Amino acid sequence: MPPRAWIATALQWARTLALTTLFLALGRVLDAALNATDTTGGLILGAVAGAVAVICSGIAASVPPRLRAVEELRWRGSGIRAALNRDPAGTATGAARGASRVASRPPAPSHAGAAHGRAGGGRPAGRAGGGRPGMGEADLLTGGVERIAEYRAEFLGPALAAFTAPALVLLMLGSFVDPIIAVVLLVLVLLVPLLVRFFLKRFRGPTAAYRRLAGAATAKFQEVLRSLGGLVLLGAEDAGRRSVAEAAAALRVQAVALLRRSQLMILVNDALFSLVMITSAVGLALWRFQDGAITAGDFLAVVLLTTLLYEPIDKLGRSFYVAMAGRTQQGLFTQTLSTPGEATSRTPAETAAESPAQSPAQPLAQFPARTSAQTTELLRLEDLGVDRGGERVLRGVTLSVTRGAAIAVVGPSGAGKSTLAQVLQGLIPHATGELLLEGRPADSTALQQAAVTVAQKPFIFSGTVAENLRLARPEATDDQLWEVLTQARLDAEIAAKPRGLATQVGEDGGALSGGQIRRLAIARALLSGAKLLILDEPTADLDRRAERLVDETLRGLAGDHTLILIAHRLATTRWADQVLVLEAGEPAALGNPEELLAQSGYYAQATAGEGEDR
Ligand SMILES: Nc1ncnc2c1ncn2[C@@H]1O[C@H](COP(=O)(O)OP(=O)(O)OP(=O)(O)O)[C@@H](O)[C@H]1O
Repeated sequence: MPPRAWIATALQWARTLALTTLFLALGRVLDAALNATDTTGGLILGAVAGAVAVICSGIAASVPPRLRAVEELRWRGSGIRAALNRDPAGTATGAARGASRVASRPPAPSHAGAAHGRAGGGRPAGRAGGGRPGMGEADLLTGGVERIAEYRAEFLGPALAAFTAPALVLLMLGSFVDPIIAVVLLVLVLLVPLLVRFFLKRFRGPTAAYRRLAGAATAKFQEVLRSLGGLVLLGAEDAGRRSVAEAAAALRVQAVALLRRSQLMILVNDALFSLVMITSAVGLALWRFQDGAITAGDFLAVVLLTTLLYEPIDKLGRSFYVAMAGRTQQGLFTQTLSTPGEATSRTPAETAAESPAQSPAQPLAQFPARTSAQTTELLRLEDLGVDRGGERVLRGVTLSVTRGAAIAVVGPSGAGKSTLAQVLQGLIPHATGELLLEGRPADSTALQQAAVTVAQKPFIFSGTVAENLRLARPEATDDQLWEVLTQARLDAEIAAKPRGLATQVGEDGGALSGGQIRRLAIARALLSGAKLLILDEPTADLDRRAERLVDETLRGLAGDHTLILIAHRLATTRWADQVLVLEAGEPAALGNPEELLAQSGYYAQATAGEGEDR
């Protein structure tokens, strides 16, 4: 549960306590009036309790909308980062080798998978390639994230209150009015968790089916829109229209089924908890009153307090649909993208959103000045081996990466450089050996959160420079954008454009040069706050001038940032702290560039070869 949801729960408890006091006070006032004694004490207590209840209600109502915004930012930011970081082809078995790098080819439309919303392996189908979120993921990142945020912000807190606040009421009822009535009502209240479990089970299947069909319908619609030109040329518009209509019809049927179940839930809730609870309470109170066990004021208090028992349950019943939709989306999101950590691993988005006053002037906290702490080890690879397509393509890799180090990975084609990069991003598993992140065995989620890749052909969408940067951190201020542009040595070129950060760049960076796109992608990676930057041949296909600029940028980052540089051109690795030479899937050498140049291995030979090429 998000930490702020606890605040809503605590406020709900305070409100329940205040209302309980108010109702008990009203009972005392009635008794005092009937006995013609002084009512002032009861009235004052009631007034104070009523005021506290109103204040608590007001504050409690303001928490969920704000928490919802925070959760939306957190989940969407994490999902976008996961989508941008992931190599779609690398996870597919037997995929073409050239397609195995992150975004190593331009995004290509996918038609086949999109129609089904989700494909094997639990990933949404229809991925547009190159790390760009696919259509199923687009649905998850928009509507899906809204459902998750709604569930986490508006359901979890009230749900906890609904299960616990009645205990407060019953405790006070038992202590101040009549323990027998309290015990009987307790039995009725205890039926609630059983019923909720029953309904959760019954709803899970239909809700998941509904979300799947909704994703498929969205994907189908987008697919038809995208291929409209082709469909018109082929005279096949009707086929496109029919396929969208079929997806929409299937969705409608599922939506009606879901609504039917939802109505049933509301009916049962109303019948059981409103009607049964109130009539039981009145009957019990009447019986105890006739026996002389309680007074008329107690009778009034019992009836009023019973409304408090079913009020949270009533609210819970009405937002049951929110819970089912949110839980389903959260499950899909976790399977296909990532899960933002809770308070222990807060994303920059969350941190900034939760303390907006600090965020504008805040330096990018994840890139503090170099301190002694940064000399500690960020990554350790021990005798690492990786299998692909049933073969061991990487073996015996041992490497220690300290914070702030720049490690170049070089080697002939097919040596395993990209494979190693993908393992470090958590995209493919290692088969043998150990991979430790900050001293702990690293799973794919931890690696995906820690590392960000700057691909050879980074994904740039049609929008402004600022929008492209904010993909990594939606709430970043303009100052923070300029800060990373400065670090990426792109600030002067963007500032020179008449519209600055609002400069429009075309799809795949049409309005920017190749070198500017790389530096924009580097700036975006810096903005993401990842601990490890993996650069996949950052200077490939650039002319010498652009290569020099990107090279200078990376050189400037070294020391303050931990870099893994996959490089073909060895001239761009001369400033690296360490160079790992891979040959035929095995480490052939490891050392600083000067040491390796002094030896007669691959590094010295290939560097000499580059000199001759010039
Ligand atoms: N998706 C895949 N499925 C099966 N084998 C793969 C896959 N991707 C790469 N390989 C194999 O793994 C080995 C290492 O490939 P990798 O792409 O890591 O090399 P590389 O050093 O990055 O090569 P290059 O410099 O040409 O990009 C090669 O034998 C390659 O055929």
